[in-house]
Amino acid sequence: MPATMSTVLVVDDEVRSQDAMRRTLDEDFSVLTASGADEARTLLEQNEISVILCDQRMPGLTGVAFLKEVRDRWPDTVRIVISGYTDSEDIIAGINDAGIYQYILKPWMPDHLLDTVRNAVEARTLQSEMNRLDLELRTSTPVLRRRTASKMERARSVFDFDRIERAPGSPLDAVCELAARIARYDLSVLVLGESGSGKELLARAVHYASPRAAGPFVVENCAAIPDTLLESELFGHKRGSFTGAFEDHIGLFQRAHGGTLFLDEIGETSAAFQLRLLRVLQEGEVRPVGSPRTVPVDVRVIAATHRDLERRVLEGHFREDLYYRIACVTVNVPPLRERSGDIGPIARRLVSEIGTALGRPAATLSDEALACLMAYPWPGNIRELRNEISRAVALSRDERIDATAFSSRVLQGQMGRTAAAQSLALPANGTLVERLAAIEAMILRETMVRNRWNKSKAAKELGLSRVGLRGKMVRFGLEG
Ligand SMILES: Nc1ncnc2c1ncn2[C@@H]1O[C@H](COP(=O)(O)OP(=O)(O)OP(=O)(O)O)[C@@H](O)[C@H]1O
Repeated sequence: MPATMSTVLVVDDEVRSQDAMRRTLDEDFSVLTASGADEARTLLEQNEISVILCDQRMPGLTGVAFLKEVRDRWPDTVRIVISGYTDSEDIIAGINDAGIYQYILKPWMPDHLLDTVRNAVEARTLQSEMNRLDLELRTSTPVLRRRTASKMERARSVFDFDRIERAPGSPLDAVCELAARIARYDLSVLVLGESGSGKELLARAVHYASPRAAGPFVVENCAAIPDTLLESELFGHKRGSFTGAFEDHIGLFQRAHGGTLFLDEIGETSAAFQLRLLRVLQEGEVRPVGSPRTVPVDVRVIAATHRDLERRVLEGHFREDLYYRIACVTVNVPPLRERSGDIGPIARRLVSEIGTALGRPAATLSDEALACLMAYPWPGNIRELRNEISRAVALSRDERIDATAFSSRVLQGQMGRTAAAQSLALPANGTLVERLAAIEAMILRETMVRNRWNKSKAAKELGLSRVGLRGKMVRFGLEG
């Protein structure tokens, strides 16, 4: 076996399935097997595992629940779940929450399994390649440096602002342009926006466009855990510093050293925590809970919140000095309902991404399905859109996804809004050209929805030729 072979861990309680997978994979990969979560944890601790293939049905724990744990403890391991269920809610949620790379349906085909694992290893290699290139860049000769820099650029483009799907003329263009401009300066960034609107995605793009791209990008949701745990999570703790602290724990600040720490829902933190965080940011060092010593850390902080943080400062709920520390630059991600022209391109990307993850043939959205998505206000933003599309892709038997695949909430919300003839919200920011483009996209969309996507009728109403209308629809992402 060549020393460079990537290691794949198969977790399945059936020995026959383990053997079948091993036979399929062991020419290309070094394969380890485990019969359950405990054995898998031990192997993950002892080996550098590139990909984990986990059966959904395991005694005492579902595959998705275990892969959520793997994501937290071994985030670099690419996670694939294998299951007999096509439409299990757990698996759909898993694709979103456990960051599952792909879902393989039983009975699996050896060629498909092998291709999936090869692609997964490639995705992982790309990330480490980027880290290696960055090191090379810092140490090589000018000629080599130029060659390496162009390879690095190609690798970086995988994570860049183009991953933030949007229609031409979208209000997000201005947001991404500002974020890209400030990415290379080591300034703190505060990202404001409703839940699910894409704040983390934007923060990631900033990280990968910055000189810290080769360093880690570490995420913490400050609202998800109680205060005391949050301190130990971020700053670390010494063994025995509190009940249950059985061993030393390295905090996320230290893990993010040389990279970026994304602190989501910063507006939910307590006054005591805010003070500790302020000290860390001022002094550039952390003191793990229960430790007499401080550790220097070099971390760029990107914070995010769905709250109006300036107002929280005025009301005395958020420290003013911390606010100025974390908000050198403030970026606003508008909610999806204020950029409904983006729904088409985002929905198409999600259909393709989720279809691939579910091992489905390429699917498209029918005109009615798209109209229905565009007429719904999306209070949960892109996260809600993603869940809706996961559900529709899983339920659709056809390669064409129709509106009937959507939940009654979306169908009813759409009918209510269409009946009320949809009031149009004027875009609140951007240049005159951008705002006029956004208004044009809204008028176009509203006319198409009202005319049930009949292009001839809509073109007539708008005084356009059919070709002219089509051109505008393509421009605004209303048609693929
Ligand atoms: N413009 C976009 N194009 C494609 N996918 C997107 C876009 N914006 C967001 N997403 C996807 O939508 C989901 C939610 O986005 P994200 O986690 O960045 O939102 P958020 O604002 O950080 O949410 P929260 O504050 O609730 O954590 C993610 O799966 C993300 O990849």
